[in-house]
Amino acid sequence: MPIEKREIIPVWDAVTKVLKYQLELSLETVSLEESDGRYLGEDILATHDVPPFDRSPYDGFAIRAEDTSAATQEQPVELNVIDSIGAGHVSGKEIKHNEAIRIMTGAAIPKGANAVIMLELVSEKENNRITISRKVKAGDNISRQGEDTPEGTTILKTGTRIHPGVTAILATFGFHTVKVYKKPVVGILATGTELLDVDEELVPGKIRNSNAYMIASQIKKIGGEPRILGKLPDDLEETYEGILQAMKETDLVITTGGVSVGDFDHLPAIYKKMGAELLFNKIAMRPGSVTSAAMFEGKPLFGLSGNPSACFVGFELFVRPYLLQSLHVKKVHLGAVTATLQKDYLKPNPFTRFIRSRVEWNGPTAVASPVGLDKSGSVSSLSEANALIVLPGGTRGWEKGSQVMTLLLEGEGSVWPWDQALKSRS
Ligand SMILES: Nc1nc2c(c(=O)[nH]1)N[C@H]1C(S)=C(S)[C@@H](COP(=O)(O)OP(=O)(O)OC[C@H]3O[C@@H](n4cnc5c(N)ncnc54)[C@H](O)[C@@H]3O)O[C@H]1N2
Ligand code: MOO
Ligand SMILES: [Mg+2]
Repeated sequence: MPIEKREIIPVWDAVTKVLKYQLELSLETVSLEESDGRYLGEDILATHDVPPFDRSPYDGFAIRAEDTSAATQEQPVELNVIDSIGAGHVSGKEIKHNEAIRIMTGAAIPKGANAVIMLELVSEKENNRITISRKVKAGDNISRQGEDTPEGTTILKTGTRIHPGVTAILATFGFHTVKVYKKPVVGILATGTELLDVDEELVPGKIRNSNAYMIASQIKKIGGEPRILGKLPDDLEETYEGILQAMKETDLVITTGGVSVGDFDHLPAIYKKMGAELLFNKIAMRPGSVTSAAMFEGKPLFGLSGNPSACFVGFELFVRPYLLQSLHVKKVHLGAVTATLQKDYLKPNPFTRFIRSRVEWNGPTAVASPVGLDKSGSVSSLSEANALIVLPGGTRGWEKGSQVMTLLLEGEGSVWPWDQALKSRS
């Protein structure tokens, strides 16, 4: 049977096609303690000033600055201490001329005071008297009401991922429950007669299904909910039925394997049989050139390659931004840095290459070194990699020492990182 010719499209076109769609995820309310890693379903406004009152940032004495205007080492001023307050207490007294109130960190500044002097800078005398031997300016050591966040500020945007710092803000404003987007439920189906379950012993010709667990882990890492729906043999009918069922149960489905041109690569025929709208099935990239995507009844179906590294890269480049866009995240793509390539890639390649690598910082400059075996079937390189070196395709190769765009597998994403990097090189 002749092999059907596929249209090869650039990586960025493929990303753009996927991002024309997104899931409509509803909201749910979860407790603050359970909200880590979830995405905010609403903007959060400061419901009061932070701090909510003028307060002392130090343990010391609240004073009137003008009482110290003549204070020197030789001629200290003496003040009468009329009260003592710790955090959580408000003094009922007002400071008048030459008076002070002993105040601890976090306590509200008493009436009449306009400065605080630290305990270490004061000499304590008998009969509740202190001496100060330096001039203090009005406003010194006062944390002003609202200086951190004024009431009404939009402090967190919809789509913000909840991390410890975000949790601190939510707690500050009294959110003991939080509205978040429901986790997208992602069905994972591994296709391949050669696949064993993880707990099975190896037998000749077979390998364990590592892709399903890898993808589940990639999904969890960005806050989705994976459903490993098992593995399917390379049988067209069985795989077709399996995919239809999976599409009913989940928000989107990822398959691995069976997307190339082999006798048992049934996914292209299954897309046709389903009547799914094909978005692409050939991309000018390596690994993952046969990565496919289709829409079926408003839901996407990602056909990732069976080769582990190709599968990994396909997820990071296409599924990740799709899921994050659905969760209203602004920076949906992998973050990018420019790094110095540590190895020659002199052979020209028409396809853009994504090379599993490690980025390290030598002082301010990043260097990127390829790791492990650079084959799309390799799995060992994935455990070491923290980045993907991007080598745009073209008629020339790349020399060691070149400055290359490198996508980071950890940390904050980016809005639009690689449009320049993906322009082919002539
Ligand atoms: N004549 C051609 N042959 C191939 C081409 C081509 O263009 N012409 N493309 C090659 C490229 S590039 C890739 S990548 C693979 C893509 O293959 P499939 O996506 O169809 O995947 P399979 O054939 O099912 O498997 C490929 C490989 O991966 C292993 N595999 C599959 N599933 C898993 C899993 N869940 N866990 C671990 N490993 C898995 C499978 O055993 C195969 O070794 O096609 C090339 N061939
Ligand atoms: O799709 Mo293959 O991964 O290009 O090597
Ligand atoms: Mg195949």
